[in-house]
This record gives sequence, C-alpha cells and structure tokens, in this order.
Amino acid sequence: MSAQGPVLILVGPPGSGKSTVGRLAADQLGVAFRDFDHDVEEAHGLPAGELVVQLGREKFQESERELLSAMLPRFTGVLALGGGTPTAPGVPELLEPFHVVFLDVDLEHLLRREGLVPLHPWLLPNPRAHLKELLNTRRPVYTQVAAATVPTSGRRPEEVLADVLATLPDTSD
Ligand SMILES: Nc1ncnc2c1ncn2[C@@H]1O[C@H](COP(=O)(O)OP(=O)(O)OP(=O)(O)O)[C@@H](O)[C@H]1O
Ligand SMILES: O=C(O)C1=C[C@@H](O)[C@@H](O)[C@H](O)C1
Ligand SMILES: [Mg+2]
Repeated sequence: MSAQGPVLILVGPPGSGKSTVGRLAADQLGVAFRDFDHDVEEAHGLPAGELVVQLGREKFQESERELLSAMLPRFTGVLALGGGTPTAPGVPELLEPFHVVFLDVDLEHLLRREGLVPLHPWLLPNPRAHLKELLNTRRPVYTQVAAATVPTSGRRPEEVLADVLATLPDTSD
C-alpha cells in the first residue's frame, strides 16, 4: 500500500546520482522531479552545503525533517533527497510509507565524480577520509529506509535508471 506522496524517492551519498537519475526517472514516468536540496535552499536562502557549515549538522537536520514532513503529502512525483537527509532524526519514519531506492557507489568511483567538493564544503579538509567514513556509517541507514539498492559504480545513468524503474511496484491493476 502506498500513501499519497512521491511515487519514488532516491537516497544515497552526495554524488551517487540522485539528481541525475531522478530527473531521468521523472521524464520516463511523465511526472515532476523535485530536488529536496532546492527546498532547503529556498527556505533558507543558502545552498544546502553552505547551510550545513553555517547552521551546524543538528539544526540543519531539524530543518530538513520539518520541511520534508510538510512536503511529502503534497508532492506526487520523483523526489531526490539530500545525501544526509535519511540520517536526520525522525526522517526514516517519515519515509516508511513510500517507495525508496538507494543508489550505492564505491569510494573510488565517487571521488571521480565532478563537483563533489565545491558543492559540499563540509567534506574539507580531507574529502577522501570524510567520504570513506560517511559511506561506512550511512550505508546501513540508506539500506534500512530503502526497498531496493541499485549499484551505480562504473555504470551509466541510463543503466542505473533501468534498474531503478524495475523496482517500482506494478500498479497496472
Ligand atoms: N552513474 C553515473 N556515472 C558517472 N557519473 C555520474 C553518474 N550519475 C551521476 N554522475 C555524475 O556525478 C555527479 C553527481 O551526480 P548527481 O548530482 O546526480 O548526484 P547527487 O546524488 O544528486 O549528488 P548531491 O547529493 O550532491 O545532490 C554529476 O557530475 C553527474 O553527472
Ligand atoms: O550528504 C550530506 O550530508 C549532504 C548532502 C547534500 O545533498 C546536502 O543536503 C548537504 O550538502 C548535506
Ligand atoms: Mg543532487
């Protein structure tokens, strides 16, 4: 049974391809795409990565939970969450009624993806060490909230998309 809300929610570490694959999935399904980092950005007037630095993780996550809780019942398309959103207290419970897919990626592939550090200044001063720890600690959380995990390392976004769409429940009858 699925509640009124997003038809698909993508989770995963920063750079795992949530926005890229989310847009493709929304196009394919003929629904809207929404990037939750943009909601956060609009609410505070600063990019999400900057907000983590300015507010601190705890306040940032409180705000994420509040914004997400208000938005979920009102959006029916494909939603890409922020990389850390599922680790915010109270968020796993909010995600329970929905179809969540975890886009997994290994450290070496992640480090090769463009734009990661400029977008996420909190990764400094040692992005490799920070991402390694982040992957280890967050994988169990992403796995817990998701109905399926799709590997993305060394795979094109179109291949990832096909796997993601295949996880969607059949709603034809
Ligand atoms: N399967 C893939 N293979 C290689 N590169 C990819 C893949 N998916 C996305 N990318 C590239 O990796 C970068 C990050 O992708 P994207 O912005 O979609 O990730 P994200 O999970 O939304 O990250 P963020 O948490 O920063 O919003 C982009 O440059 C994108 O083009
Ligand atoms: O992985 C994270 O902790 C984050 C990922 C981004 O999507 C932003 O929400 C922000 O930079 C925090
Ligand atoms: Mg994104």
